[in-house]
Amino acid sequence: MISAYSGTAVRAAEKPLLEAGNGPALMQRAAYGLYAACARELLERRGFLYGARVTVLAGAGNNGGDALFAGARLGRRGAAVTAVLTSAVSHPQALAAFRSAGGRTVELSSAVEECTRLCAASDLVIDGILGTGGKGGLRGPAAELARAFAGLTSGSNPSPVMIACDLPSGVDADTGRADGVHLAADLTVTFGAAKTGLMAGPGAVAAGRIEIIDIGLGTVPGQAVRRLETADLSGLLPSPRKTDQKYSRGVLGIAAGSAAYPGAAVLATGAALATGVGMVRYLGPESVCRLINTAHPEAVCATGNVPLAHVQAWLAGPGAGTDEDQRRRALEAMTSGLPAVIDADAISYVEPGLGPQVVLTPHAGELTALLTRLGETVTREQIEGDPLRYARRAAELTGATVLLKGWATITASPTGETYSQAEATPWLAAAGSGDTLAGILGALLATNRCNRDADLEPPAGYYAELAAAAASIHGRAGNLAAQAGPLEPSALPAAIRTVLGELAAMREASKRAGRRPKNREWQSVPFNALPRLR
Ligand SMILES: NC(=O)C1=CN([C@@H]2O[C@H](COP(=O)(O)OP(=O)(O)OC[C@H]3O[C@@H](n4cnc5c(N)ncnc54)[C@H](O)[C@@H]3O)[C@@H](O)[C@H]2O)[C@@H](O)CC1
Ligand SMILES: Nc1ncnc2c1ncn2[C@@H]1O[C@H](COP(=O)(O)OP(=O)(O)O)[C@@H](O)[C@H]1O
Ligand SMILES: [K+]
Repeated sequence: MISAYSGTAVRAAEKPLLEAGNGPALMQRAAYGLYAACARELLERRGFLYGARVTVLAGAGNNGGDALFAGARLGRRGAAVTAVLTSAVSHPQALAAFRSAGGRTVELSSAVEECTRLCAASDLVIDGILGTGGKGGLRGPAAELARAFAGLTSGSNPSPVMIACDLPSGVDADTGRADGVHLAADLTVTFGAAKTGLMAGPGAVAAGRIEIIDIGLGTVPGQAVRRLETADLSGLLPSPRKTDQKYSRGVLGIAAGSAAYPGAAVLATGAALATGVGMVRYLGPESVCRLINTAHPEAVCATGNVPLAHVQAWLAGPGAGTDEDQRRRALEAMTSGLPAVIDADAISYVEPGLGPQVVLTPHAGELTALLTRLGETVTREQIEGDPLRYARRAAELTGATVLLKGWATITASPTGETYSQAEATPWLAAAGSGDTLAGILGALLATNRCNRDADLEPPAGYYAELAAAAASIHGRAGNLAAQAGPLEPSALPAAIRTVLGELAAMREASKRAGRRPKNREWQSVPFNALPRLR
């Protein structure tokens, strides 16, 4: 599990160490971690470090200091390092170290064009303009450089490897907003703890891969945004027990599809079956029942009512259109007290007063309509710019758990627990892909319901975690399916099976070896390799 904290919280955790005089040592650790990542990327991608052309974009603050110290280390290993100083002042010790390692410096204000060309012709660019102290987007010559650089490196031009120091400059460390000009990275090397701004919205898009360097901050205060890793998924994917029968494994009720949009119900059913339920009970029009049974003979289809169906969880909404019976079923599912995925058209029937067991799964457009109807006027662009804020707001207003889809999918519980999953591929942006996500989540709700004592209240954030697991499986399946060419959502159920099969094999292997699966995918530099504190 990765826990990300706001820049403000990380700075608060640093404070006692800085007061104890450990500031320079912390910076050495950060710089060493950054250097190690840069050296590895150069060796992996270019095959050489000696003679590699490295440009360090260095701002006025400590972020620039980290980047210059890392650049100095690369210079001592034979890289040709140049620092573009984006401000009239630079971290003095870091600048001195950089120069004494043979680094050349250029002042950006007098040579924006030259510096842009220098960046574009580099093997590696380190973005150390702004870190957690950055306010708003890049300004002045730094903004000009960022814009021109994006133009030069777009299309088929070969691009340097971009590594962000702590976070991409111009991104807000607390929220992931990027209201002005910002840089984007292939890899962000972040210090102390991941920053919330790397997990959501434009910040998540700009961050690229993320690596965390443990610089020894200890506990960071405040609520984390969490991200599930591979090993976390195992516990959320129940396997059948020896004593199980189909009803005890979990029955998912699906009230989706309509005469106008039957396909959504087929996709959701296929995804739920691939995720592994004891049974799918489908409720909907006869024409859709026939279609579902052609594709999935095992689904039990009827035209009946929600209160009479014996299930452990509901999924309502995909492809429901204006079908009045499906609308009634969705409303009954929402208020049944059972876990329920409320997706697509059914989101437009949501009223406040739901519980966390109801998981709303809007995309930004559907969330715009929901929030506006609930009195919080907002645009789609605002939601896309700050998805953490609006997913949390929707959870607060409705009392439900909210899964907001996107490049990084955010899930938020009404009590504030928040997750962000970014395994997805943009190939998943295709009609029908959301229906499969709803099917996966429905299946996880039904099977996990059977695995828990139904009389016991689950812990706060439980449904947000399950929703995050569904987003993760969906993203992994999307990536797998996209390897075979442009993704068709109907290919997702087979990919879901493969992903779950691989996860189960991993779980079995670690069980046999008597250890928990390794769960720190984001950390590459071992802590004991870092420079010591005083
Ligand atoms: N404090 C510490 O102990 C550690 C800090 N570290 C690094 O320090 C960074 C934070 O350092 P700072 O607090 O110096 O902050 P930054 O390095 O983010 O920069 C702040 C400076 O930039 C200026 N500035 C802010 N917004 C601007 C904008 N939009 N355009 C132009 N200039 C702007 C500010 O006036 C200030 O001079 C972290 O991101 C991390 O990289 C690491 O060295 C680890 C240890
Ligand atoms: N640019 C993107 N990158 C990664 N995943 C995306 C992107 N755009 C959409 N997705 C994912 O694709 C799915 C689309 O869902 P949705 O818009 O509800 O589709 P539909 O309703 O047509 O089935 C979501 O899981 C979303 O997170
Ligand atoms: K930066």
